[in-house]
Amino acid sequence: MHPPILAPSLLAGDHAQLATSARIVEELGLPWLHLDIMDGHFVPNLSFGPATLTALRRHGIKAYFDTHLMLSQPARYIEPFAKAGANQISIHIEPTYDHADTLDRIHALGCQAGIVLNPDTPASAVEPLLARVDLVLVMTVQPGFGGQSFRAAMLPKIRQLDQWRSERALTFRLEVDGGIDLETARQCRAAGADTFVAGTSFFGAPDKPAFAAAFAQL
Ligand SMILES: O=C(CO)[C@@H](O)[C@H](O)COP(=O)(O)O
Repeated sequence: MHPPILAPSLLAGDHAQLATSARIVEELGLPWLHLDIMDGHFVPNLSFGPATLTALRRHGIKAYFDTHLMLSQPARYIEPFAKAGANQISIHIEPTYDHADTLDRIHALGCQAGIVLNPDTPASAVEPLLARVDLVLVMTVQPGFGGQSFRAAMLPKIRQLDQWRSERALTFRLEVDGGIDLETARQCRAAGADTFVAGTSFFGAPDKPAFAAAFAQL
């Protein structure tokens, strides 16, 4: 089982001071930063673009950029995000495009590659791609907005993906995102998840070192 990783979501940070929010994460010694990229079409919201990643790098942010593309046409944007400093690029399974080729292109650009499932998408949709990815991201809310409630109905999907991972001796990380706090993270960890995106709960935590330390014990 992979050791747990807490990936704070910058979406819940201060959008006028994103580098300052990212620095809070780095100063806690947390290596990952989760970046939600929204196009107002695949999801009904807008967020960051490649220029945001470039600016964060220019401001000295060295975190592992865990970049979640919520885009109708992700294949068009992987190169700009790779050039802007993404370390991992995760693409959704739901839109119609060549998923396998796009995952291979993400690797060819020197990034790790992830595949993402919306709550209504079954685990079987990504099964043929599991050997190609470094990460599977199970959305535990409908993507688009922070601050929603965790959907416990996603736990069987996490268990299924974890089971396929061990049966096939695969090593992808299993990430969860949406409504994650210490309690819901514990439930996801028991189901097999190892990577935890936390927006509202992280940036709202009054004692962030204690919050991060609790996740490290999952
Ligand atoms: O992808 C998304 C939203 O679409 C998430 O990464 C949210 O940013 C998580 O926020 P919280 O549920 O933790 O507030």
